Amino acid sequence: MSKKPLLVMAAGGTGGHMFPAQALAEQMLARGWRVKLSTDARGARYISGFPDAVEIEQISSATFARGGIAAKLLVPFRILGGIISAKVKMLSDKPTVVVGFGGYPSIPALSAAWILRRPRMIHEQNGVLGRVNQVFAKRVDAVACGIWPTPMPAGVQAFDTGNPVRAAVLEREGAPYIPPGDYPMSILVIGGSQGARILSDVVPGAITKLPEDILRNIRISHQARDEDGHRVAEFYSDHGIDADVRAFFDDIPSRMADAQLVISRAGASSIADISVIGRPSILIPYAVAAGDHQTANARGLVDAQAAVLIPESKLTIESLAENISAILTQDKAAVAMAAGARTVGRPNATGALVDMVEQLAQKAGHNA
Ligand SMILES: CC(=O)N[C@H]1[C@@H](OP(=O)(O)OP(=O)(O)OC[C@H]2O[C@@H](n3ccc(=O)[nH]c3=O)[C@H](O)[C@@H]2O)O[C@H](CO)[C@@H](O)[C@@H]1O
Repeated sequence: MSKKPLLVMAAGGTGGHMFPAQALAEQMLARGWRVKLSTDARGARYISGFPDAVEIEQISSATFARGGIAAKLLVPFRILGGIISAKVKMLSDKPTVVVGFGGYPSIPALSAAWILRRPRMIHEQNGVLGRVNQVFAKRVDAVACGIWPTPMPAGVQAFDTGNPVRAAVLEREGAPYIPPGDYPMSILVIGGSQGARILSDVVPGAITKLPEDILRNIRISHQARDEDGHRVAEFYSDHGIDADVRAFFDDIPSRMADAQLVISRAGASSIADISVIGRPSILIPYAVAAGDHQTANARGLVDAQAAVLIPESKLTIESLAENISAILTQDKAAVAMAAGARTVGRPNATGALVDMVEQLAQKAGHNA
């Protein structure tokens, strides 16, 4: 009996790196692969949705983005320690393929794979190559992109796979859209995997400015950061608005399918989910995201006239209320937006990524 091929995935930091890894794991297991995930403490918060068969390996976090000077000075040593321990593990595991999803937690596994010449690739979720992926783009066998085209360093050929979405999102692919009308309507408000303060500051006020006939029919699902949740819930309740406020919804796919409108940051997986399920959206890209990548991520939906983009600098209670009201009072236009979103959706992204992994394995002489 031949040994199962082994995929090692390296992802962590934010949900944005973890959800595409989860989607890939789901399908690689179904293809008979063993799957290991190397992640940090922040990534570990998102492993509950991963299939049980995925073997989890927690590595110590290392990032220059947070912490004091002392912590930052330690980062190179932590990374070096991580690379050495990844190399030791890789010498015995001999992974068939290693895939990095970007961010600092992908450095140890990708570096070890590079040193040991194991087949390796990266997946970039955003329309701008992240810092870690920039370093590895020339040191891997293949580069997959979630947004197309994403500018690459000279000499790097990339492949357009799209951004993988989880199985629970695929189950709602093309779920019928109920246009806005004189009946209960839902608005879903999401700020990426960690919530966004600006949405808690502006959305509730904008909702109260909606015309009375919309207001009496509206139900809000609002993801707010832990520290903002109480005031947001209290505001909605003081204004008699039916709202469910939580730090994280585990059932986003069904809430999104039920929504007449999604108000969201433009993180890669949020955009991918909105596109595959197909819902009208108002997008507020995170202004300080590296290389303004959230604006690049939003481009596809905006070009398909499926989304309205409001830059943070233009976001006011009034501008948001106007845009919400315009979408919820024009049912035909809302239906066209939902259909436009679907044209951008990439339900086969995970399959394309799986094919890349298996081609890499075959090229390296492993008959997966
Ligand atoms: C602030 C920041 O730097 N964000 C980055 C982070 O995204 P971030 O981690 O914020 O998240 P994404 O938007 O990529 O993905 C969020 C995922 O969480 C889901 N969700 C959200 C809220 C909730 O309550 N429940 C739930 O399940 C969404 O449906 C989506 O699938 O990594 C992404 C991929 O590199 C980048 O594009 C983002 O710019």
